[in-house]
Amino acid sequence: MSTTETTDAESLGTDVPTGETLVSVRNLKTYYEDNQLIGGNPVKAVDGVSFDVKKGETLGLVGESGCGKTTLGRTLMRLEEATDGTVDYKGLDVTTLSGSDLKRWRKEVQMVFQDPDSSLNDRMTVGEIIREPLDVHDVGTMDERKERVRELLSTVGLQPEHYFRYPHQFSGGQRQRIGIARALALDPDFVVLDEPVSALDASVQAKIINLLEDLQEEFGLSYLFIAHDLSVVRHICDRVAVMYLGNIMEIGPVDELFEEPANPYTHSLLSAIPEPDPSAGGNRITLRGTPPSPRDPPAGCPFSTRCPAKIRPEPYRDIDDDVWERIEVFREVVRERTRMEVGLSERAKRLLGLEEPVTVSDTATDLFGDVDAPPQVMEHVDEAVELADADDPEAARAYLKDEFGSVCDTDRPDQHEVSTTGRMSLCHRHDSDEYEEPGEFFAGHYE
Ligand SMILES: Nc1ncnc2c1ncn2[C@@H]1O[C@H](COP(=O)(O)OP(=O)(O)OP(=O)(O)O)[C@@H](O)[C@H]1O
Repeated sequence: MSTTETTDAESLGTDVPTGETLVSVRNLKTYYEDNQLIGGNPVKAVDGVSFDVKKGETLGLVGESGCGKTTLGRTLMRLEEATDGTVDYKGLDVTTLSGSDLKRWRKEVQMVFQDPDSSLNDRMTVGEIIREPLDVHDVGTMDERKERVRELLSTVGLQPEHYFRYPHQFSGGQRQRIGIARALALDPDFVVLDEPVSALDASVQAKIINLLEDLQEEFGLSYLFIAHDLSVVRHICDRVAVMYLGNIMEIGPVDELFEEPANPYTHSLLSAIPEPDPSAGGNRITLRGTPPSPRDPPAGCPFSTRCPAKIRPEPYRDIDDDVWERIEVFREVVRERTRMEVGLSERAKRLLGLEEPVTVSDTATDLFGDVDAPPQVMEHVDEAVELADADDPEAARAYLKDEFGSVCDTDRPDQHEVSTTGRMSLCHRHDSDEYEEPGEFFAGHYE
């Protein structure tokens, strides 16, 4: 948590011109400490992200399930406590706000949730649900509040007579309209939309997206739009941030990022959707395994354990991609062997698609038995097998890291500016001319 004491909330209520920075997030971290696991590692759900949201824009936030999107959105709303970093809103660090300043700020920011079923209280009428924020903040007289609710019902495409109905009497799309009306009640500037259309049918999705776009235009709203559907993001967002394991891997203007991704993770995500990433050539990039646990993220680049474009040490730069892939799988198996909470056999089976539990030695045979790996590779694999079979998987892991590891395994990458539009990408391949850029790498390896 920042130690900056900011009690001057005068900037709240002022208007930020369109295109100027409204929210500025710096090195934000949200860790969940698990009380049952005293001494265990915290879950690093958000692990040091920085970005701005400009007045009137929609910033998309995408990434695989569990990468920290919801936690980030909730931390911006102060529904979770930040572990470190700052969130400046109109120049005011909101991570330190309290008392009446906090209450004033809460009027300006709102969140719309994914599931309109569970986010609306079924025992309250629609009118009461939408009115509640007005009641809490003591806005105007009761008559004025009711009038405001009627106005909001019409703004989101519902009828005045819906005031006295209950949420369960509405369809999913209508319930999401109720959630949106409630979020708009206090006339916010910034709205976090957490997968607002994911639970809805495709035809309804389009209508809600159109409504959100109209409302943005009418009220000059700024959105953080959390989504896993990349086509929705492309349609609605001005810029997009791609998240992986609590980090923003790439952030920039949406068309540019979709057409010419800079980061290997963005390449991989785009390659997985039906319209393949043109720069990835004809072959889809298939990501191996699942993301590592946010309790035990990699020491170097967060994406290093799965990155198809990982930098190889000099002697191995030109070896066959298939052999390299097998070395990486082998390292993953040995790495898992060193983890207490996941059994080797279970994990190895998953990685290799095998039926029976295997030892490190069996794994090596399965992986390298039928490929023509260079002798120098096999020499190191055999050495690691010996260490692992001597019951020292940690030494095997360290040995393999020394031999096959690179800067991607050891050093956390910096954000690099990768275009004139201020697009940023977190990848060691941008560090120096010594390395091929990710785009060149994929063009060469995935034609
Ligand atoms: N209250 C909590 N306590 C402990 N861990 C949590 C808590 N909430 C989330 N996590 C963990 O933090 C990580 C990030 O979760 P989060 O829900 O933010 O991801 P997400 O990208 O929004 O995923 P999804 O798309 O599935 O909603 C996950 O590993 C999750 O298990």
